[in-house]
Amino acid sequence: MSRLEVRDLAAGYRRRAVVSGVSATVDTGGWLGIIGPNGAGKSTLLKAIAGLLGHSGQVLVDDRPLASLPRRERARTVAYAPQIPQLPMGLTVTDYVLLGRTPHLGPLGWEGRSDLDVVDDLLTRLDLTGLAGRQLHTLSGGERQRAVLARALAQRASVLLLDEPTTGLDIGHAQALLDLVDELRGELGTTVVSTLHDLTLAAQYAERVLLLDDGEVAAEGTPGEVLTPAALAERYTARVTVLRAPDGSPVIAPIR
Ligand SMILES: Nc1ncnc2c1ncn2[C@@H]1O[C@H](COP(=O)(O)OP(=O)(O)OP(=O)(O)O)[C@@H](O)[C@H]1O
Repeated sequence: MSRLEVRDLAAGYRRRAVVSGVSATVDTGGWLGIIGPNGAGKSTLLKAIAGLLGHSGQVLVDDRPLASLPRRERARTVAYAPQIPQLPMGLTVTDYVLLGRTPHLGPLGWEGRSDLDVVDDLLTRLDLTGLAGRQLHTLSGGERQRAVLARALAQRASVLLLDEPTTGLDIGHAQALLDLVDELRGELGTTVVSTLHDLTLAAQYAERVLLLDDGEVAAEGTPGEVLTPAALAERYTARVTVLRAPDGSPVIAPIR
């Protein structure tokens, strides 16, 4: 079980409020996509949920305040992949992804066969096997992004917070990543909250979307309910038409 509940959350920087009055619930195995224009507060909201930014209001996992959990348990409960990660120097891809297993290691800190299997599986599924021995700083932008996501997924936390996970990924790698996250929901009941700029991908993978505008919830619902041309014109100042994919999900197409 890993039901995430955010109650009346407000957060910001140096007394400047950026997000306020945000409430949302994501059931176990659910996927909430946070969308909104640049500067709306999406990353700020995700950092606050992750417990990395001071905030008021509550973040509960299965009715327990996340902030009250001991550090190790918190790391097994929530994993966060930032939009702009700080990468440690001098690590190979394998060693970096293995860091994600830290909350699961025994008292001596040795990784076991199961930890190595989790890492191997992620390297394969994110097309990183051929790069496993490479130093992080030698990777391309998209390769580095996949390594960062692999580390977060290796944590096998019950709640996964992903900030723009497809940034820098080509369409094939973006789909492979989102498919993998979707499979983890099915296999492990992982609860997912992700920001996504690509509204079509958001509509295809997230069951519900929360549209943030100027730090407040402008709309919340299924992608079909929220992603209307009128709402996108109002909130993004964008000219778009909404088509339908074969599965009926909205395809957001820009028009000149
Ligand atoms: N560390 C910081 N210190 C001060 N202000 C910040 C900081 N980080 C973000 N902000 C400001 O907070 C507001 C929200 O930023 P945030 O990164 O949460 O937006 P976002 O919706 O994720 O934007 P984008 O789509 O451009 O990634 C912006 O006005 C931004 O300039």
